[in-house]
Amino acid sequence: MRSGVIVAGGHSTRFGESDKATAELAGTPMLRRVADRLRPVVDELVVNCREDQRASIRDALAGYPLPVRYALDEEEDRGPVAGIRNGLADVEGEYAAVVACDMPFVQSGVISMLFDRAEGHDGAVPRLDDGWFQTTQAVYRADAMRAACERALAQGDPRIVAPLEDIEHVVVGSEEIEAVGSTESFENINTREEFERAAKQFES
Ligand SMILES: Nc1nc2c(ncn2[C@@H]2O[C@H](COP(=O)(O)OP(=O)(O)OP(=O)(O)O)[C@@H](O)[C@H]2O)c(=O)[nH]1
Ligand SMILES: [Mg+2]
Repeated sequence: MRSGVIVAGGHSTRFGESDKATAELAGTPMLRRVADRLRPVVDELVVNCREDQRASIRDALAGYPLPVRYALDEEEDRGPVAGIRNGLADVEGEYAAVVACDMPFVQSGVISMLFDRAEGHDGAVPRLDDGWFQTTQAVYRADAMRAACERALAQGDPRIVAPLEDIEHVVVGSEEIEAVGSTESFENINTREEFERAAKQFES
């Protein structure tokens, strides 16, 4: 079984008043777009968020055709590493695709390829030409990555790449991404301006 984890526990401060996770992007909540892109390639979905987000995220996922569970943050503002840990703690699959709620362009084909590449390893993590690891659009062996996140948090290391130093993962470059899709899959939305631009892309 393959699991999907959507990390959504941030406060969207660059976005403004509302929660970007459930903001309507060209008529569909952004998190729902991510969930819909995951649907063909996973068997279950775990959403990591805060308690106060749960009702609106549940509405956004109404009628979703796969089992959905909510992995709530006990402590807020511990960052994306805590979100990944909390989401992975609740999955049933050996491997899980972790995707941030603000990556509405995520491509099913990219996720499927990452699952294949992760097989036999602790994960498959994209690293694009800018040199950054895309830790919030990656596939992990759930137990190994959860434990690595735990250790990084216990050591007080908030870097998103800290847990990677502790797992045996495959690095997936842009050529491999482009063989099955495109690097547009990794675009993420932080501001209203980026959100409006993305809405136009979905409408066109
Ligand atoms: N559980 C949890 N997830 C987080 C936290 N901070 C960020 N995230 C998630 O990590 C992903 C990328 O984070 P950001 O783009 O910084 O999102 P954000 O923190 O909500 O937005 P900003 O306040 O503008 O930084 C998003 O899916 C967030 O929901 C956190 O403290 N806890
Ligand atoms: Mg943030």
